[in-house]
Amino acid sequence: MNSAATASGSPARTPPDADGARPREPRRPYRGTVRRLLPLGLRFFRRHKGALIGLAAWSLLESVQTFLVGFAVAWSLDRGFLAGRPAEGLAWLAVAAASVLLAGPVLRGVFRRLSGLVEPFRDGLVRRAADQALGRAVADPARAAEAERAAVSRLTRQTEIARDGFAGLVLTVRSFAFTAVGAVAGMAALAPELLPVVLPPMAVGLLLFLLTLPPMAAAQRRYLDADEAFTDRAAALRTGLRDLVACGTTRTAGTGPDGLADEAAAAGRSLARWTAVRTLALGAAGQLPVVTLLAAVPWLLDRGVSAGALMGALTYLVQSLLPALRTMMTAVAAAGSRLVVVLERFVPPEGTGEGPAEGPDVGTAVGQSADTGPPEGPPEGDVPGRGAAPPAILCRDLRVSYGAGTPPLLEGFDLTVPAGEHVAVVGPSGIGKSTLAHVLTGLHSPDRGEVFLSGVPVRGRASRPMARTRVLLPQEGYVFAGTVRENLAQLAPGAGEEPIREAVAALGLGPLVERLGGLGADVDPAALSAGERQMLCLGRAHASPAPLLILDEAACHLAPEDEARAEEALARRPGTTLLVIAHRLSSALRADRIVVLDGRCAAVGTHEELLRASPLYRDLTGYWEAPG
Ligand SMILES: Nc1ncnc2c1ncn2[C@@H]1O[C@H](COP(=O)(O)OP(=O)(O)OP(=O)(O)O)[C@@H](O)[C@H]1O
Repeated sequence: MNSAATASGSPARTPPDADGARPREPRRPYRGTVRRLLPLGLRFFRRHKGALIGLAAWSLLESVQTFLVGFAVAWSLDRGFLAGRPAEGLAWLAVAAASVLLAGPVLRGVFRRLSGLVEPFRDGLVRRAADQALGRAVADPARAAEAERAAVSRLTRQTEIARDGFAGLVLTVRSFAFTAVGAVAGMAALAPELLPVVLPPMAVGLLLFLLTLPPMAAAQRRYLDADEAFTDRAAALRTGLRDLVACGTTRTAGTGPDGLADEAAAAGRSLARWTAVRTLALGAAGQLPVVTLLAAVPWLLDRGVSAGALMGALTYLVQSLLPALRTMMTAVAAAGSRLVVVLERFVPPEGTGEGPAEGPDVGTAVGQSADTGPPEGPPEGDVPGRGAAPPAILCRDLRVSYGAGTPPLLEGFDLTVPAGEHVAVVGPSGIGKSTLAHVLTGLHSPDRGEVFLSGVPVRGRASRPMARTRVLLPQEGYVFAGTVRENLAQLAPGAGEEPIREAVAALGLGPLVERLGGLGADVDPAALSAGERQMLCLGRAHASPAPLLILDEAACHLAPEDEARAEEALARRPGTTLLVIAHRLSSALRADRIVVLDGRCAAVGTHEELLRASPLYRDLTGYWEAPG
């Protein structure tokens, strides 16, 4: 390896597009989105069957109420006023009025049950938004601020839009469905001839309305896209305001947001146009059944349908069915299309790499953001002993720097680590040891060259499969609020107790776990010493299923004997390849081989080989031994 001097500089950012805005996400076909969301929705409803059944039970009372209103009106005429018995007519009207009183308790019951669906729905979205933001920030730290802004928008405005949209949709669709059941049952009971007169025009209106939904959703999506791009651009300008003022480019920079504001306005106008079309469809669905009913009166009278039944049908239409239909259509058009558009941001299509990280692999395991399809293996001949297991790590001709124009930290770097080997990386401070760990784990992309882990290229892999391949433990030792068990099992979700017990035993964590109150006890991260935090993180790495463990000075706060025990336990873990960035000679001496980075060339060998071949290694060992 040849390498120039150590470089520093700002990490590369994804360049903005021509107008300075964040590159747009591709438009997603509405039908594809609905197809993707539908199974998730069904799964959600299956999981919350109890709340759904409760909601249906209360809603059934709404059907009863609807049925009674029309029926009572019909009988008040047929059996009361038209039959010369006004008292009975009034009594039936009283029944209709009383049935309206049912609405109060029904609504209260419905709203109570509704929260059993809406709150878990919102919690799920918040979890997704947080997972996505953390996953993106970890995969691409250079764009962490952007991920954070998107997350804030998702956690606040978009989550609330989705929650309100979902609640409105459930409420109104349910109300229409159960009102329709009551009204259709009522009309069928009064005179079945009413149904073919009233239902077809209503179905036609509904169909017309449904046809306006896809273009409405597209307009809605365009509006949200423009709004997000505008917010993003404005935020980017705000952070760079001082520099813009210093350079005198505020006027030019300001043209970006103006263009985006125009786009947002155009999207808003398109939305308004489609809203007008939808209103027409709504009118058709809402008024046509009344028109056909009135037009069919002579035909219905010929067939013996009574005046009371006609009045009952009109009551069903005007008082129950059509208002419920109008409310539902308004909610579906407004909240429904907004909901779909917002949800597709929480559930991005496969392959965009934006999917939520599986399990909390943040802080100790990192990965790239995009999964670019089936991984291609390293070329034939690159893998020693191909046909047997591929090496745990294969670096080929790496060039690594922090941004264009900065001197590279690694240049022409090659490394092959067979599975099961224990390797130490040493070198002076600032030489690029942590950077190498980041490149190996996919946290930092090399300018040139490839890294393969177990034969699979790291570049372009999603964080989900990467988390099962390797663990990177940084020096900080992140411990999260939660139980001791949750902290140890963080990288092994669903693996059960066995790996945790093994980790506790192998690393000698028993006394620490006991002091903390057992595996089920809550941990206060701030109350732990740096060494205790590192011990828990080492246990977490041991419990993980990843075959490659990379420790970046992850035991630096431990006493030398504890560090030795931890490293040996991790190296002994079945199927493990261990790469340790060493800060003590003792740590390097435990390794099978040592990689020495010195900014000009990398030397690889055993301790004895390096003492002979690497002047820097001789210097380092002398430096390490001197302080004792
Ligand atoms: N995100 C970054 N952007 C720009 N420069 C960086 C970034 N991260 C590290 N560097 C620089 O790259 C060089 C190598 O850093 P790195 O942390 O890899 O060195 P190291 O050998 O691990 O050092 P140490 O032993 O002190 O931890 C340093 O000069 C550092 O300042």
